[in-house]
Amino acid sequence: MTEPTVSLEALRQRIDALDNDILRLISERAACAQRVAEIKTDREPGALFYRPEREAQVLRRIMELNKGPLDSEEMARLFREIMSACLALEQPVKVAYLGPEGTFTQQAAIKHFGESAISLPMAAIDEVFREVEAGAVNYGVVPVENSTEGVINHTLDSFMDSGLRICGEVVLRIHHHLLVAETTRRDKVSRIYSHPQSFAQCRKWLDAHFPQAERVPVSSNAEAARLVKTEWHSAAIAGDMAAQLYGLAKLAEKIEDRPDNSTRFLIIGNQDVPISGEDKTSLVVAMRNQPGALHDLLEPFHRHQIDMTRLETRPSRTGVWNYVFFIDFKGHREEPRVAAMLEEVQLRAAEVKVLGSYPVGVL
Ligand SMILES: C=C(O[C@@H]1C=C(C(=O)O)C=C[C@H]1O)C(=O)O
Repeated sequence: MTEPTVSLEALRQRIDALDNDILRLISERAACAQRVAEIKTDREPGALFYRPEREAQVLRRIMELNKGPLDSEEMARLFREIMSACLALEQPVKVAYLGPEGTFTQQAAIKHFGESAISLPMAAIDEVFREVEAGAVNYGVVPVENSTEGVINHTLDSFMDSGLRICGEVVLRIHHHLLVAETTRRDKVSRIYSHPQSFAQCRKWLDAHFPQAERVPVSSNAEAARLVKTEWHSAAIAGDMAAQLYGLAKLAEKIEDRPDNSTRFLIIGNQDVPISGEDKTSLVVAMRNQPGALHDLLEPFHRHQIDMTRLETRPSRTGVWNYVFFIDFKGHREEPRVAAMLEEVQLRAAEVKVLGSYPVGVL
């Protein structure tokens, strides 16, 4: 009986000693980050300290080096928070996101920038763009596509009128839950609130389990959660953040029809991000309405062996050009192969706007 007690004691002493080391090392790291910030300010007063490409490299390196027992994503999340805290020491990043509080977009903002960033909810996607354009915040976070429901047109359209650049991307696994106020019974639920996208992502589950309940679309799933807080016959479809924020109970967990349901968010800002080593580029291209236009546009991608990850068509809003294409591909605009391809596309298209080259989402 005494053996395990002794070794437990010894292990706790070892953990205390390790914590001392971790504490000292994190403090040393923070002091280094402070020095980096001083050098940046000396070089350029008012410089932005946040470097998306450097942060992506730090996280990728940690994931490569990690040997367990913690899995690499978990380890990267810990380092994400250390970097976030180091950066906040000098200049907390201010981020506007599509609100209200408790939305998946807020969750994406925290996943990307860490808990030490200051995040501010906006009522609409164009407001997020406007806040960044006005310089009231450093970055914005907006959803751009969902694996089940497809593209979020409003975000694409906002880019057409904006001079902002894409500085990063973050992909979030979306888990929806059926949430109710503490006292609500399952058999009393006659109405379900959610955002139309979330209804679409849970359609089959709802048809099977709540075919009779009225489905009421609202502006966000956080708003849905807020509404059911005081309604004993209603439920909301929303995520963990909204459940926590409003203290709701889960009647059913992970009710999304597809287990791999995920949403991609873009980080928008004013920065041209240098090469990180694993990057993506986004473009808007306007083509004249003539036979073979799409083929002409795609041919240089094929010839330079550039991996296109997304192609969306939107009606042009200016009326001058008939088609507008949104294209994502792997590579950075400063890589020679990509630069050569872009030059050719520029010759063939009526207009090309590079929305940004940015690190592929790490977490
Ligand atoms: C320390 C730096 O500045 C910031 C903080 C970082 C960090 O804590 O590792 C990384 C990139 C920047 O966002 C840097 O540029 O190296």
